[in-house]
Amino acid sequence: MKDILLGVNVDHIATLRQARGTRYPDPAHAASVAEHAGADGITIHLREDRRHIQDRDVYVMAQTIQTRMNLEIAVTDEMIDIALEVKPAYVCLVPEKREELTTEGGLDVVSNVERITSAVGQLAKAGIKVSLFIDADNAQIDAAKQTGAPYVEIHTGAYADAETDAEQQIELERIRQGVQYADKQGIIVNAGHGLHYHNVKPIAQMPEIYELNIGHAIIARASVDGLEKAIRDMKRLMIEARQA
Ligand SMILES: CC(=O)[C@@H](O)[C@H](O)COP(=O)(O)O
Ligand SMILES: NCC(=O)COP(=O)(O)O
Repeated sequence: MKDILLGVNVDHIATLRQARGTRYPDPAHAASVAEHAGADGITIHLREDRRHIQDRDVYVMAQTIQTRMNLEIAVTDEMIDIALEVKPAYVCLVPEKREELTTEGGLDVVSNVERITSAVGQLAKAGIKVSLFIDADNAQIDAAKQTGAPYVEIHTGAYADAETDAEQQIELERIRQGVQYADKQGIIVNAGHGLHYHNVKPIAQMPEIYELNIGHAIIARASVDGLEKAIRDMKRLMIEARQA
């Protein structure tokens, strides 16, 4: 069975730095440690409000990342211009609301097909592989296919936030269905948001999933166990799940 890859999101290393306006900790350094610990890629979310990752981080990591950068951005001219300048290996187009604590839902591709198709085309022309961060919804998956984006990232937030086992099972089956449907459309399927050490296995077990992007839980565990161990532990859980 295919291995499943881990993209480590280092946004919340930057959250700690922004809390005091210091120069430490540096997400670029954390990205290097993460790669040495086995991360298959580095994800960073340059938010419009710059609450964590700063423009400087993007330009520095474009020079220092040894694996590949997955740059998450909103579908705005400002962010697309930055992506076209930096030319990361991957761009993941995500929804953003200024008042949100964290990403709440998936991108509404159905209602914005033209705009997103144009963005996908601009980025693809620059050699960037584009992913769309969407809910496990067949209409959104069909619309993603229509835009020409080669990847989707299925939003696992509702699964992660489920308050009961029954609700979590419903969300897990919703994700499973969406992952299988997207795979059948010939789309490469990633997943992420809210995954942690106690909920990752059922998602990692899905054979159609190419990569998981995980950040908050890894950085939180790293604050106690260290980043290298936090990443090795997460990768081990993902591999165990895939081999089960
Ligand atoms: C799109 C996504 O799921 C991640 O980028 C997540 O948004 C992490 O960043 P925040 O914690 O700032 O939402
Ligand atoms: N796209 C998901 C991501 O990059 C990390 O999300 P989280 O693990 O910080 O919730």
